[in-house]
Amino acid sequence: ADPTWPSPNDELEEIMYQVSGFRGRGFGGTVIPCSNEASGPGRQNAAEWLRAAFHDMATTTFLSNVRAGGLDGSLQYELLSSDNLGPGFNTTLKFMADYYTSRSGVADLIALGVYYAVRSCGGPVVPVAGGRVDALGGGPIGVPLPQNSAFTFSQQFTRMGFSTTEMIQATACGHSIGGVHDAEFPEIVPVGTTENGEVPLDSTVAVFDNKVVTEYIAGNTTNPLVVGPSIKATRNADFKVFNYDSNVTIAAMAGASEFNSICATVLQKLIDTVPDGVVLSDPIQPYAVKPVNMQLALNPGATTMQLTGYIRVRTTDMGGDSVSSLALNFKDRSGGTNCGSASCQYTATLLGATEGFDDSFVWFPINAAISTSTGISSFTVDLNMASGTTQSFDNNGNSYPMQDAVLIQKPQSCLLSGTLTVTAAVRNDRKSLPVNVFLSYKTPTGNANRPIPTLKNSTVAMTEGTCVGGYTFYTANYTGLGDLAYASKIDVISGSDSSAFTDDFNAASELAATCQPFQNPPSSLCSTGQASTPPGSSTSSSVGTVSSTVSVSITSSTSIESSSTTSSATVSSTSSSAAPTETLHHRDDLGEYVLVGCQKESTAGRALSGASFAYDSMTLESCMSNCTGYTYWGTEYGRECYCADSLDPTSEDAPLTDCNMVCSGDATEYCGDSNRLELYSTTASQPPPTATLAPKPTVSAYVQVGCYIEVPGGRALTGAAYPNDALTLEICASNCTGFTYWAVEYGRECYCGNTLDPLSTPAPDTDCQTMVCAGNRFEYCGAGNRLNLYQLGTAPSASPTR
Ligand code: HEM
Repeated sequence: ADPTWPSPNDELEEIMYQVSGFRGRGFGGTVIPCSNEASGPGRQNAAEWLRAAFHDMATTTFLSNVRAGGLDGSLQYELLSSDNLGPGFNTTLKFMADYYTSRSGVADLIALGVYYAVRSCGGPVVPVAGGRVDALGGGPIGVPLPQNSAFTFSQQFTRMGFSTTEMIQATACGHSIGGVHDAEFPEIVPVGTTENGEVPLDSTVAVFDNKVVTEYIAGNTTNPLVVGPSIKATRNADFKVFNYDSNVTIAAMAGASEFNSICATVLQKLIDTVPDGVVLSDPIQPYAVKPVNMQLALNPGATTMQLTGYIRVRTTDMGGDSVSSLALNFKDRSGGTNCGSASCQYTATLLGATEGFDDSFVWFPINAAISTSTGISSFTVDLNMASGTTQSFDNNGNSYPMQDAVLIQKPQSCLLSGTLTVTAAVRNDRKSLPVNVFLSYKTPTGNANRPIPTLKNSTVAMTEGTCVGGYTFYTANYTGLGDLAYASKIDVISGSDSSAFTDDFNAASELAATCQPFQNPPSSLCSTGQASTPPGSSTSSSVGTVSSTVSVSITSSTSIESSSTTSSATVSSTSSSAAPTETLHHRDDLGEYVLVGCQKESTAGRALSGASFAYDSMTLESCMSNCTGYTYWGTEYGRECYCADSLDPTSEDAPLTDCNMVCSGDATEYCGDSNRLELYSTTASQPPPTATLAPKPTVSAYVQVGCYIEVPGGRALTGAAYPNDALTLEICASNCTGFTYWAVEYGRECYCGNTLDPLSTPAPDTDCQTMVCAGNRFEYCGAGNRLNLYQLGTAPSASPTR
């Protein structure tokens, strides 16, 4: 059956199935394709991910039916252990760190990594459950080492709770991809004997297949853990393992389908090996119909709230074009069908498509006004099929639940330089209950060998502010959240325990840098209970107008209206004529920019490809400020913002009427439409760019030393390497925290080290002023074979330690 929504696995489900396309989560970034060597030549990241899962799990002990350790993310504390030679564990965790949240723990991500790695390499589906619990520290050592005896291997796997048959199976499955590296295992692969430092474990280094078995059985294997120098060095581990039961188990894996089904089972056991007390969920399945990012927020005027988000529909078994539209049927606050002045039904048309490894999905954007007086408690979904039939989904009989008791107001919330302001609207019938923000935020460890940041949380009581109709605003502030503040997740909670309502897991990255005032707060109609809120008869439901004949005097609370402390307005009108304060219209000019018009997206890539932003509080002003210094910027699809210095030539003009989607953060402005940009460009007199391309003498705690030449055939800095297609000096500095030196090279490479190789010699500064950083066109990032070198807090004149 379809999973029931919401589920604690919702975040993992997205990461698992939204592999690419619209709202693709990008978790496969370095492991798709399987041959991806994102961390250097001869290092397949997919193989690194699979090995990382084994090493995390392998330190478990299963004694007298009691299990300690297992797949618990303890690897993050064990990177300096002799068990974990090589950079692959660090690069694996570093990549996964961005996905680490309160709902996607490190251990669950490592487990998902096995699914991704194996599937990306063409192997079977390994079912993944959620619910692992991350360890708080490292475990004992105990990963099998190639020099161990066959008997020791069997004992180590017994300790893990694996039979000797499973030992052989797991090792064969693991060793289907990747290889042995000279840097870590020179006794097995003598340094300099290979082109890229790696000898593959079978003839198909980047395919998850049975070759590791068939070549072993046929006697023509080149697996360095079976043949070659490992024999004399007694490190021929795969021979010792495969031969343990005189090849019985390994022979039974020779068939391709047998290999795949055995591997699916034994790798599932590997990732489901968890400490006692941890209860795993059922394997995560993709929803047939899933609400994603559903958000309610009071609209300006507070007579309606806007329901935004998406419905994702799984089309794996029916083809992407088989659903022509989708209707949401709302239930009002008390479960009935009184939707006040608004309709109880909303129809959405198709927006985009997403692919998983084995699934496909299409998306329907939701942007519906709901009357605040009647509210919403749930909805059901009807899929209108191209065939003319309708398929109804009601969340397994539960309807899809929504609560309108507490809403985060993203336009009135903001995040700037580690300072977060959260504003929530709480229904007035719940005003006697406490209102809190629960913040989950990340703090870097500051240790290059601990790449997973620490996840912290904090609960803060919110302060009551202005009453707007049937709701009251509450705010809270956090400061000092640091560099990773944008990665925070915000819950706003009304009440406690069983009476609590929560608007949860809101991404701080969706907030703008400045909080916007709430537009057109209603007049004196602050109602005490939801039932007594008058229906929208005296107040126009159209956004941006106040039509009642009253004097308005609002005392603002601190952050809701940041620009003034007290604002008052007198609006007089007859009962029929509204007095608009600001109405929905195209803005002809803004700051130094003028409206070019409505522009079609380009047919190849983006019309504006310099930088992009997307958040639910999008306004023209915030996009303009995001794009400072660029010649062009434009908003699209209500919540997207793009900047560039040139417009892609394949982008064409469109009628201005095409751009009729309201900005998600300002109901009086237009922000393009689907595939349409509301395009602005600089006026004839170009504003001076705020940033210029120039060398940067200091970057965080580091000082620029100069331009250095790479070591012939080697590296000047050998501590760590972080290639990055969005590289900036700041990113490299943060990657290399803890190291004495770091340097950028060739626009996208970042190297760290505590010493500089003596063979690296200075070059003229101008050598390092030819290539800009891949992620910042105002910064220089070395050149081919040239390092732009920085040193920890030392005067630029100091000569480097070698
Ligand atoms: C007796 C058991 C095992 C021993 C002694 C062993 C040993 C090794 C060694 C020495 C390497 C070379 C690493 C390098 O040079 O980067 C390696 C690679 C690898 N191992 Fe194992 N292993 C064992 C079991 C497993 C298991 C159970 C799995 C997973 C199911 C696994 C997955 C991998 C993978 C994917 C690689 C390739 C890594 C890469 O290319 O970066 N191994 N193993």
